[in-house]
Amino acid sequence: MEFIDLAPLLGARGRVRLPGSKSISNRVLLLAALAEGDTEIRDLLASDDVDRMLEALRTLGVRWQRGTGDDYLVQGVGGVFPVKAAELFLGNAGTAFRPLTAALALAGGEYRLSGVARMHERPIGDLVDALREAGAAIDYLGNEGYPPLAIHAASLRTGGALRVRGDVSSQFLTALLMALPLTGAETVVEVVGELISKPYIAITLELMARFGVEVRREGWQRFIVPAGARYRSPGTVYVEGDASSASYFLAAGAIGGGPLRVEGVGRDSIQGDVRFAEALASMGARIDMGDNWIEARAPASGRLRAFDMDLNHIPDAAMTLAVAALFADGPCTLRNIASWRVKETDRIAAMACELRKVGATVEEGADYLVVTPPAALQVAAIDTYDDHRMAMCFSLVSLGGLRVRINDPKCVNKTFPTYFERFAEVARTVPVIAIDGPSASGKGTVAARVAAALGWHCLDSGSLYRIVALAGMRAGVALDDEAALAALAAALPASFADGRVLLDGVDVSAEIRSEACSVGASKVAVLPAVRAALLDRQRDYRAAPGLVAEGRDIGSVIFPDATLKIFLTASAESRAQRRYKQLMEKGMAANMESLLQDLQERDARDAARPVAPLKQLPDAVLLDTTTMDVEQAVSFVLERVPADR
Ligand SMILES: Nc1ncnc2c1ncn2[C@@H]1O[C@H](COP(=O)(O)OP(=O)(O)OP(=O)(O)O)[C@@H](O)[C@H]1O
Ligand SMILES: Nc1ccn([C@@H]2O[C@H](COP(=O)(O)O)[C@@H](O)[C@H]2O)c(=O)n1
Repeated sequence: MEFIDLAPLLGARGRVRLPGSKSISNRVLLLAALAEGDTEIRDLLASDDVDRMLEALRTLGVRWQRGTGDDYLVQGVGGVFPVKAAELFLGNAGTAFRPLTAALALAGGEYRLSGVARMHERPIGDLVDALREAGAAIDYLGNEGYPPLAIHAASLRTGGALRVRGDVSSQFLTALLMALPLTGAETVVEVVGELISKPYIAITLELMARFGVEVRREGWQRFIVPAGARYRSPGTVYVEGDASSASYFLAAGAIGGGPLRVEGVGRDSIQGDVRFAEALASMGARIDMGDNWIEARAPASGRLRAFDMDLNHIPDAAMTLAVAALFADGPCTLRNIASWRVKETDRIAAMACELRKVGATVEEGADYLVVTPPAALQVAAIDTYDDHRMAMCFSLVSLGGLRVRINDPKCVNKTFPTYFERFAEVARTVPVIAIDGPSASGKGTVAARVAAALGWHCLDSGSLYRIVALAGMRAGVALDDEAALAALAAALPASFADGRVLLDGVDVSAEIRSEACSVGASKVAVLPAVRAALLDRQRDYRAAPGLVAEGRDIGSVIFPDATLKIFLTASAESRAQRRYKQLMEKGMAANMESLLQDLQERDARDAARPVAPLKQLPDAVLLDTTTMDVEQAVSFVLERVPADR
């Protein structure tokens, strides 16, 4: 399983230019295709769902060209698709599947529409029923009420009234409304049940109006598509930034201090999800808004407030609130979110399961969630269920100052392929100073002093290899038995307290410094499975306010994104002398010649191994302490710690 590990964060701030809105992109593409005349579309979203719509339109004979960047030119077909028989694969793009179903059913022709397995589990029966009322001929090719579908040419009963359910997905109503102008007759659409996600219908009506079709609305229950309505290109259409995608960054600003500004949506947006900002404000976040931007900062009190909200109007952005709830000062209730169950995955179940993994207590109901934040978040591997929003939402956990693993991160391609890159640009990671170098160069001494001066945590990674060697020797395991040593390393009962190293609760601080353990450590350290078993353990030392870590592969493997990398060395002779003096001071026996030889053999083994060898990285600063004392070496490092982290 592919995954991405997001580093622990101190906070988030900066600016993000949002990708185009998925809802607007796919609606505008279909309207431009159905319209008379050419439409220039600026800032179209580049993502899987939009690609599915573009491919489908091309298959249907609609001509479009990509211009510079994300600008497109679509040549409208005036309501008549040139290709009258086609098979369309629409992935998991609900914003392509539902509107195309309605448009093709009313356009006339022989079409087969299918998608990925999950698309075939997402209901479409209410839309098909409404289209059948209008005389459309649609067959289910799999399960009754679900895609895939076969659409046939039919003699339509144009005009009059149609009924459609509004309480499962608002996309059914959107699809009908966008397709009905193809009939040329006045049609009244009556919504059965309480219409959910009304702001998405508002987007549909607004965009239809831009393409020349004004739908009259009586409340949210009756919609009248006028007779003789025809789509006409408005010339150029600009796609707004995606307001649902904005929610992750606004939440990051609210949780992680901010200010964090998203650009591309603002006060003038036609997307309902801009109201996510109000929800955040009710949690105490400080929100500012311009025509085309929104900015979020943490509450003045520093802590987000618990909430109990009806989130029916912002079902997608509401998922972000479920994760923001982890940072609230009490239990948070998300109500009226039943539509989550028929989205990319059953989002209520998925959210509950993953929130529990990070330590939250979650109560799950048919249409609600209650999230009680844990006293301390837990490191977890988050499953994403092929749902882009699960992946993006859970990136926020890293703002709790802990590592979070996101499985299958490429699922964000559905709507935001560059999400993790944009997130990294505004993320303030917990800083790490990586000090690598050969034996007895002074890494441990310097690292501990630098950490104390900065008030940061300190990791002596070599001690972990030493403990594995000691545990192996005690258990009678040969020091080249990779599988047995890796198993020991994975479950190492080691801990560090007050400068002491404990194995099974017993102080082994002196024992692991013996020459036997030194040699043993460098032997077990060549084994890839042992190194892999210790990887996450080392990474989890990264905690606010910062970490100084020393070893051989800290800058290359453990923390390649370290804030500062130092390669600390000294001549072999001076290192041997220092080690000799160190042992003498501890009252331990030592011999200069054999010390020098052991040290050189260890260095050679560490540098020659194929996995994570000891070497100076191109981005590491060289610190040769042969003629320096400890104070000078510590000052050298401290002077290079970036002030603005
Ligand atoms: N710049 C220096 N000048 C003189 N002595 C030093 C200097 N740096 C470290 N020392 C001394 O050298 C000895 C070895 O240092 P230390 O144990 O920190 O090295 P190390 O690189 O962590 O070794 P190892 O990799 O074997 O754990 C210590 O007694 C330490 O006080
Ligand atoms: N990141 C590291 C740290 C250590 N090792 C191996 O462990 C041995 C002991 O380390 P000390 O720093 O305590 O001397 C060392 O010789 C290395 O073989 C490592 O591989 N990677």
